[in-house]
Order: sequence, then structure tokens, then C-alpha cells
Amino acid sequence: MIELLQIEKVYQGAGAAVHAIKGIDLSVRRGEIYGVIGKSGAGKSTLIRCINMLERPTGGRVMVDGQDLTIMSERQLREARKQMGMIFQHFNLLSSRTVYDNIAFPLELAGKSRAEIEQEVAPLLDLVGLTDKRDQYPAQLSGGQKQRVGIARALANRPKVLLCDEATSALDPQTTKSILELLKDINRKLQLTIVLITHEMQVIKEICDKVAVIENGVIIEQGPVLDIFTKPQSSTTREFISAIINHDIPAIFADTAFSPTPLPDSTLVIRLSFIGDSAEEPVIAGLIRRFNVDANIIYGNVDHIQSTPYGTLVIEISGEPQGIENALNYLQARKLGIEVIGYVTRHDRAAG
Ligand SMILES: Nc1ncnc2c1ncn2[C@@H]1O[C@H](COP(=O)(O)OP(=O)(O)OP(=O)(O)O)[C@@H](O)[C@H]1O
Repeated sequence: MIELLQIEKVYQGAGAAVHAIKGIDLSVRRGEIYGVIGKSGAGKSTLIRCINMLERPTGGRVMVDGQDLTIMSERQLREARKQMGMIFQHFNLLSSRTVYDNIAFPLELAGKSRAEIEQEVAPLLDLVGLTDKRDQYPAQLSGGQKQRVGIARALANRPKVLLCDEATSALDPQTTKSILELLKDINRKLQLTIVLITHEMQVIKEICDKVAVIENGVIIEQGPVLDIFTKPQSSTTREFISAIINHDIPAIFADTAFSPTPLPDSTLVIRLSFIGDSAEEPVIAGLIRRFNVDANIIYGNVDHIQSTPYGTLVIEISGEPQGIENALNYLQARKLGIEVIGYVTRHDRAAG
């Protein structure tokens, strides 16, 4: 549905030029919810604004539904933009217009009649749960209600894509949850493709199918949310995830020197990630029974990414060297995420 190919964006200001986006490729399938996460200044806003050409990339191509937006005239672009609704952190509602008239605004611009507008707006009010607020003004609404108006307005032209620019960043956690649920709901009901940018991993965890991590104008990691959460590759990604899942080495190992290979009289510390049904399997019990080793759980956590259960366990396996190797091979042969943290001698372990 959306293909970004080698997108570049250089801002030429009065001072030095800012290279905000450096050769980004991104592919979003129809019906997908794709999240882009990054720290302040990483280039998120620039990137999402390149998708609807609010910001013109200085290089690369933007393909939406098979059309190349970068070669369009302003007139063609105005037409193409109708396929893409957008919502904003600070809602950007017109304060002098009622809820109804805010949602009606894009339809008025499109030259629709009063009757046509009523026919379109009424179901949108219903969809976002604001039918009883239709005649109120933005100042009379809560933040969550304002964003619902923003969503309804963004959907007025029946777009295929919804772009969300930090849409929940100004909202409290409870309201954030309800807005994310609404986005998920319209994604399903309307087969809408959603691209969102955020600096909160919780948002990605709640509703996204895929995620890209952006840093200094470059995508440093991308893939299905479950994969990125259970096998983060970069320190930035780990940092984002650590807000929700603890991927750090437990504190008791803080000063421990780990060896990548077995040492005389050492134990093995590993991190296991479970996804889906295997989260329920009694893996540790099996390990102890089969290989005559001991497994000491140092850290454990079970959570859900949307409806999929996943867990992380840090365990220390001790026993005869051959038993430990057999246990590791057994775990690696199963559909579990395994990360070998390292071998540690019992002596170091006691000191740590
Ligand atoms: N209009 C502009 N002119 C010059 N530089 C800009 C402009 N807009 C953004 N930048 C610069 O481009 C870089 C990326 O900014 P951008 O707003 O895309 O990041 P962001 O990840 O959305 O950050 P935030 O979360 O703080 O909004 C930053 O260095 C920023 O200062």
C-alpha cells in the first residue's frame, strides 16, 4: 500500500543544512498497522509528513496505492491526499466550529451538498462514539474526545490510509488506551492501513503489527512487533523495550565477567523468550528431568502483545558440563528464543 524508496530529506535553513532523513526504505501492506518509534529529533515527524508530501522529500520515491506521489503536480497531489487522512498530537480542530462542523469541514471543501454531508457525518459520529456531542465546541471536550473528532474528520473523505502523528502523546494512559482501541477497531472495520509515529513502546505494543526504529534519520531495525520485542538487536531498541520488558542482565550479575565458552566448573546463564502457546509449556521442568541439571530462575515475566502471550526468563543452568551442553542443545532445537548470556565460574558467581 505504501512504499518509501530511498527517502532523503535535507532542510536548508539560514544556518547549516539538516539531513533529517537519510535513505529510508519502508514498505507498509494494505490493512497493516505500522509503527515508527524514535527519540526526539530522530526524524519521525519528517518521515510521516513525507508520506502525504506535507514535507517534500529531497530524494527518493513515495508510492501510495501504486501511484508515485513525488512526480505529481500540486493538483494531482491534492486528489491523492484525499486517500490519506491524518491526525495530530494537538488535534488541530477549528475552535469556532462544532464537533459536527469540524468533521464536515473536509466534505465542504470537497463540494458536497448539505444532505450528502449529513449522510457521511452521522455514521462517523457514531463510529467514534460522539453522537451526543455533535453540537458542542472543542473547548467543551476532553482530550480524548477531541482526538475522536480528529479521527472522524480524518476519515471523512473515506481514506485508505490514516497517518497518526504522535496521536496519543498529549493524552493520559487510560485515554490513550481507548483511542488505540478505536484505531484498532476502525483498522478492522474499514480495512484501513495505519502508519503511526510515537516515542512510546507501549503504543507499538498495544496495536501495531510491525515496527521500525528510527535513529538519526536512519531505520536501524524493523520487523513484526513480536520479533522485535523478543529479539531486539540494537541498544536503542532495547532501551525502548525496557520501558515494558526487562531485557537487562539482572542486577546480581552486574559485575560478573561472562565467558562465551564453557569454563572449568561453570554455570550457564541464558535468556529464554517464549511466544504463543509455548509460553505455557513446562520447559524448565523438562530440562531438569532429562539432563540431570539444575535450573535456577533469576528473572521471569509473562505478558501479552495484543492477544499473543510471550514471556522472558533468565535462567542459570548448573550441573555436569555435558549435561549443560545437552540442555542448551535441547532448548535451541525448540521453538524458543534463546540468548546465551554466557558462562560464569561458580567462584565469580559467588563473588558477584
Ligand atoms: N522545518 C525544519 N527546518 C529545519 N530543520 C528541521 C525542520 N523540521 C525538522 N527539522 C530537524 O530535522 C530533524 C528531525 O526532526 P523531526 O521533527 O522529524 O524529528 P522527530 O523524531 O519527529 O522529533 P520530535 O519527537 O521531537 O518531534 C531534527 O534535527 C530537527 O531539528
